[in-house]
Amino acid sequence: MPDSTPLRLEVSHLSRAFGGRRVVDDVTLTVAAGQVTCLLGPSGCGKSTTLRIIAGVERTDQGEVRIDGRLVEGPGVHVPPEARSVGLMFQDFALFPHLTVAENVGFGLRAERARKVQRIGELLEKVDLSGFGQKHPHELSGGEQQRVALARALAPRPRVMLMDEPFSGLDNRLRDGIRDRTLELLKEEGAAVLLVTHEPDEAMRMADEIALMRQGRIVQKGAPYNVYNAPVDKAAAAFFSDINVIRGISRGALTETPFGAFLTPGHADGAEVEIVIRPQHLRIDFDRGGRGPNPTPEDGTPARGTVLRSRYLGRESLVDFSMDFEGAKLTASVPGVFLPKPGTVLWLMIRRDRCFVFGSHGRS
Ligand SMILES: Nc1ncnc2c1ncn2[C@@H]1O[C@H](COP(=O)(O)OP(=O)(O)OP(=O)(O)O)[C@@H](O)[C@H]1O
Repeated sequence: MPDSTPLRLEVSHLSRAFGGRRVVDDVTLTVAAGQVTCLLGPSGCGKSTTLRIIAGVERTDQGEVRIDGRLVEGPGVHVPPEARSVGLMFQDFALFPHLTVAENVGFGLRAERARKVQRIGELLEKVDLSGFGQKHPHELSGGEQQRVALARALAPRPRVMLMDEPFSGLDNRLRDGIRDRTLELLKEEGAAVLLVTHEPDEAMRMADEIALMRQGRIVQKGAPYNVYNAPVDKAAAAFFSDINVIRGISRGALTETPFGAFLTPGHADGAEVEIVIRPQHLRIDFDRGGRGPNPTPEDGTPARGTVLRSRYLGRESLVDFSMDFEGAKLTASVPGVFLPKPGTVLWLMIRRDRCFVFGSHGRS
């Protein structure tokens, strides 16, 4: 992000409690013009409340919100939602049923008639609904209604777009296309976008930056690549995919496991560590008359397992193993079709550059 890109949204140290429980706890984030930040986390972690405080429909107990440098929420300051220059889009986007599509899009527009008509036309074209202006919402499909809601939210050229699970009401087939088109349009309009979602795939697809939230706090922030490939703790790793966990005791910055030794610097002698590995980073190899493949520095020592079951998921196959050691159960994924029969003996190896090491309390 170039330094000259203006910060449209600045949120600092927001906190909010309900009935003595902090549901938003010291949340700080910024979003620049044309940037999409996804607030990602499980249900109930405080994402929507954060968004509602920024929108101005909920008050904060502590902290500040600035839009284009202007303080809109803070100690003694509460600018009403309609004066904040924010566009809102929620899952239940509720178009006005008695208004036409064009009237819906123009609803929040304060401009003289000719400019208004021009802007409505421009937006309907951008959401591929030219010619739909005189229809009513009930004549439109769910995807079309969603695009009208997007056009309506963007019509007054908000500085900040706040979106709360805006695609979750759409069926799977429509969703990817609409997400991509929405993203293009938001970038064209140059708004700063804060999008709330509980779906990691959606965040990976949409975000320039992901802010991972848990129990009211942002636990990790970064580009999707970094959040996926350098999770801050075991729970952060597990939020994006299934994980396998192998436990061991660190001694002299090394932890011995049935897969060979792992470097575990920074962990005290005798400390329990957890080695976390995503299913796609387990390498499967064949049995060679009771022997596995030779150890390598990249993949360590192979460990033997027996297939419990295998499933084909379309893009990949998932294979569950019962390992020879400690009754461990591991899951490996393989691109394409790989469906070994239950009872087949295979060997697994762990890519050393793709595993994460955490203390047994879950943090590195
Ligand atoms: N007005 C309120 N009064 C009391 N509790 C509230 C209020 N609003 C939210 N909460 C509680 O705060 C917590 C966080 O809710 P919030 O809606 O922000 O979470 P979320 O991460 O957006 O979850 P979801 O994805 O399920 O909407 C929840 O436990 C919720 O019950």
